[in-house]
Amino acid sequence: MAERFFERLALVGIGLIGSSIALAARRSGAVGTIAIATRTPTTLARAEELGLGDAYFADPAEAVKGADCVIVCTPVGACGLVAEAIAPALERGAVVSDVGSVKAAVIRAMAPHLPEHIHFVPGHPIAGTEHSGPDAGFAELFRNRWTILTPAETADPAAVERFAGFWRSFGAHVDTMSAEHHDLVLAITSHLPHLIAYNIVGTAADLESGIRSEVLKYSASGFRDFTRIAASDPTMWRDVFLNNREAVLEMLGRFNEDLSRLQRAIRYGDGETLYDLFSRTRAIRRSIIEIGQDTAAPDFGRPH
Ligand SMILES: NC(=O)C1=CN([C@@H]2O[C@H](COP(=O)(O)OP(=O)(O)OC[C@H]3O[C@@H](n4cnc5c(N)ncnc54)[C@H](O)[C@@H]3O)[C@@H](O)[C@H]2O)C=CC1
Ligand SMILES: O=C(O)C(=O)Cc1ccc(O)cc1
Repeated sequence: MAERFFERLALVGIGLIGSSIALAARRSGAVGTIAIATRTPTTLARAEELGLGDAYFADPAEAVKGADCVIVCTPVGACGLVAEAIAPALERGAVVSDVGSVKAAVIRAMAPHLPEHIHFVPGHPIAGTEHSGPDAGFAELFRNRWTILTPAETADPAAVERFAGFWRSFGAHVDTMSAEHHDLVLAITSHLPHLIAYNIVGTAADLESGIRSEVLKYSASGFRDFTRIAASDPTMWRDVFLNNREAVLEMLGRFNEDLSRLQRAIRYGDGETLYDLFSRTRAIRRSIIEIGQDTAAPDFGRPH
């Protein structure tokens, strides 16, 4: 018999991540009932059509009433406003979390609004696709992927463990770390790759029209992979860069230095520098595959 971790789960925001949590929680039996709130009426209606929850609300404060677990699944920039709106309606002892790709700024925005009588356990599933909205979700999204939790040191260990168990019931692996450490690591593994993808596709799009059509016609898999990432939701990614500013700028500085070194190697015909780097990076790719963390094909064969 599957373990039930919470009686009532409230999801505020029902896009890719919110709908995937709803489907995964339903399937694993991790929760009794699911309440859903989201800002856009057509999205809420679509969530209902898809049968993602048991109750639907335009007002997030109504949705969290009676919920012992609340997860904010909106873009990072909206988390503070949502926390403010739901705070007076939160149940004593509820676990309150989020799924934002940035942690320190989300905690700064949410924590001041949250009452003392709840357990705040911020989270981030390192799993996603370039698709968004309630139709994009699927129950398998979190299987064999990491979910990182970033509770304060003073958080109740039992509440953190209960919430970790909820994520594990989706097949996720769970790690706990500080929000600052999370933001630094994710800046290089996720945020910078997205920035590079947006930039290279933008550079190609700005070429003179003759060359531009050739780029699309002959786009090899390398460029196509960048276009997949660069198709990711503009609101979500704008918020990521505005809210993880310091860490992204730190990694971007290092990246620019390394790129300049490659530029110089090409200019001066320094094949050894190029070969050494490419050999090192090939070994990194192979070690990632060996430990089963290859996320290079994250659309899981879904018909998008
Ligand atoms: N897309 C991805 O691959 C991943 C995204 N995340 C994080 O998950 C969060 C949600 O991302 P997605 O599900 O991809 O986005 P999405 O665009 O698919 O869904 C966002 C949802 O939030 C709702 N929303 C926006 N502002 C709102 C507000 N003020 N009040 C209530 N609802 C509001 C929208 O109507 C929509 O239902 C973001 O913080 C993102 O950083 C985390 C892991 C992966
Ligand atoms: O689609 C991809 O390649 C991703 O990188 C998905 C993703 C996007 C944002 C996150 O915070 C975590 C995972």
